[in-house]
Amino acid sequence: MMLSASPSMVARSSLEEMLESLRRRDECERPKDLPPALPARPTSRARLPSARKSLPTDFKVGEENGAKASMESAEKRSSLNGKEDGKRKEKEWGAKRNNSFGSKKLRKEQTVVDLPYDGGVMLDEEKVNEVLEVNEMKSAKSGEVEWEDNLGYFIKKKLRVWCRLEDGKWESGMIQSTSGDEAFVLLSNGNVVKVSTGELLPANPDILEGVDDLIQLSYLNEPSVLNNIQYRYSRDMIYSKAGPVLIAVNPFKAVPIYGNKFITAYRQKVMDSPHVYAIADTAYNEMMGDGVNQSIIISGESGAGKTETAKFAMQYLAALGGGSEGIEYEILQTNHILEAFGNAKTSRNDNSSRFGKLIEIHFSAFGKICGAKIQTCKGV
Ligand SMILES: Nc1ncnc2c1ncn2[C@@H]1O[C@H](COP(=O)(O)OP(=O)(O)OP(=O)(O)O)[C@@H](O)[C@H]1O
Repeated sequence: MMLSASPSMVARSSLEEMLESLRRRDECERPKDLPPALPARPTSRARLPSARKSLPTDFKVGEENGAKASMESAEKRSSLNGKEDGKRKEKEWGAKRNNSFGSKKLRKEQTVVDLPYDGGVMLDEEKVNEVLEVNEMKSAKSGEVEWEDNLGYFIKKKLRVWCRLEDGKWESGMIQSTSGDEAFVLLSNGNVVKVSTGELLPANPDILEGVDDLIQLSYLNEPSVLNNIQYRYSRDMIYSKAGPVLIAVNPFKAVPIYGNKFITAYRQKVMDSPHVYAIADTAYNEMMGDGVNQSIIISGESGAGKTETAKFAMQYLAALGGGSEGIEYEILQTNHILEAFGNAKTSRNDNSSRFGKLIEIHFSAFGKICGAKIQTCKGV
């Protein structure tokens, strides 16, 4: 399911602008003497997974300094996990990266709750070099050389690749050898398979596994994107970003990432991991800052979680724009009425909305909710 918040009138999407600026920067920074290039891919550089974190479960509302409290909690957790070195290495990695790319700074370092994943990948120099090397190769002659021409480099460096098997599934492995158009690949389960080189795609370095934002991946191919989303989902991180778009995967279970504590955390920018609250927060801030109407578009197949996600977005906006009159409470209650009349059980969803809806929430100049308008339309 995809969500994106955007001003009503945009000539060019921010994703396009971001890609364009990255493309221009790559042009300027292109090094001269480099190993063979990889195939044409989106030109974004690999970035440090700046927010390798899980949602805090012990976040305290009303802390004088929420960020400080959460950072302390993060440090404590980190040390309990026996990963004391992780933060230091990550800082070193950040410093190394800043050196490599001049003025580039890690995003919002001071406000990020910097928790490593349980069992997450710690950073070491070898992995850092691997990422840098991949990116240098990419920017060397992006688009001029075919991926098949670089298989030798992947064999030599023992880099991981994705391999599409006969049943259509992607498996990761390492190329052992090639012969003509065929390659022998050692899969992670220990099996060696013979596949056509056309069924191989480059895999991202381990260090990039589970990044918050898909644009941080060095290779944006199908298996890499799916693997990243699955990696996060299996750790109850149901939200990921793809630039300005939020990807939500229905957990079909209660995940403890909603409610007042988390609303406060996103409001205070103590947390910035991908979340529908962050989308609603951006929309609210843009509206207040620029005085421009904002839209949050939620799309996905039946049962993907659109209705639930819309409710969470409304919950966040109600918390932000709630006033003394309690109108936000009335707006939230409309969901029950709409569902009572318009929902039905289907083979895909026990509580399927059999209609589409456009919910307008009106705010006063002071950012307080002053009204709402809900339009429904018949589903197909
Ligand atoms: N974030 C979530 N956390 C927990 N459960 C969820 C979440 N999102 C969705 N679900 C579960 O999935 C079910 C289906 O979600 P929902 O009704 O929002 O889907 P939908 O995309 O609106 O489907 P339809 O198009 O058929 O109306 C919900 O009833 C709920 O049980």
